[in-house]
Amino acid sequence: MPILPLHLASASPRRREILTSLGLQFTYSGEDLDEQAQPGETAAELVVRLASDKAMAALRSRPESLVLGADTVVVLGGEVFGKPADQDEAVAMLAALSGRTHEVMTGVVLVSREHRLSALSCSQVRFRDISQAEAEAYWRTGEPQDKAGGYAVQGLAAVFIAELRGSYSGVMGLPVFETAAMLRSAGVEVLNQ
Ligand SMILES: Cc1cn([C@H]2C[C@H](O)[C@@H](COP(=O)(O)OP(=O)(O)OP(=O)(O)O)O2)c(=O)[nH]c1=O
Repeated sequence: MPILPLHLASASPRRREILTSLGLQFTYSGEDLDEQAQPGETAAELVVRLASDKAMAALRSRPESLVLGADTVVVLGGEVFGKPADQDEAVAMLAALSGRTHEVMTGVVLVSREHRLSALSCSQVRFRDISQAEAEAYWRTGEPQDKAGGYAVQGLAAVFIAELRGSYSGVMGLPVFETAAMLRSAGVEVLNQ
């Protein structure tokens, strides 16, 4: 069976960067969805459902493709942090994360007419104490604006991260191990093209 063209159902530059770094060629599109949790839905269920919704939405307009969707949230003691709406929310998120360990969950779903594969990446991230002045200065760098939890592991937030257990690429928005394994199941080899 011929290998289908790969499409990334995401507007996230980080996801594009990671997929490009694997040496893959793909098209991409942002899918505009309601990202609210449903009543009773856990964070793990939410990220996999949203990853699937994004992938299915993109598959509808290109049915002859292999489509990858992903979604990332930060979870602290049962509370789910998406992208901060403004400076106040971003500073409040960092105040909550300060000196504590939180989880970052990324759901990834790969679909085609023939395939439906999904994975969940969970990582634990421990932040050092962060002062209000640092949180405000961090906001001014422009980094927190479009990131779940209001921070970027791949950016200046690294100065806050005392420990990371799990998947660095998963925290960044696209877990390479899980993604490559799913692609392989669908006939796309990362290191053997
Ligand atoms: C925690 C964290 C998140 N992020 C980013 C990855 C995602 O782009 C974003 C989480 O928001 P998402 O809603 O998962 O994705 P998105 O809206 O950016 O893109 P799309 O819905 O089109 O796929 O946060 C980082 O870049 N670094 C980090 O350390």
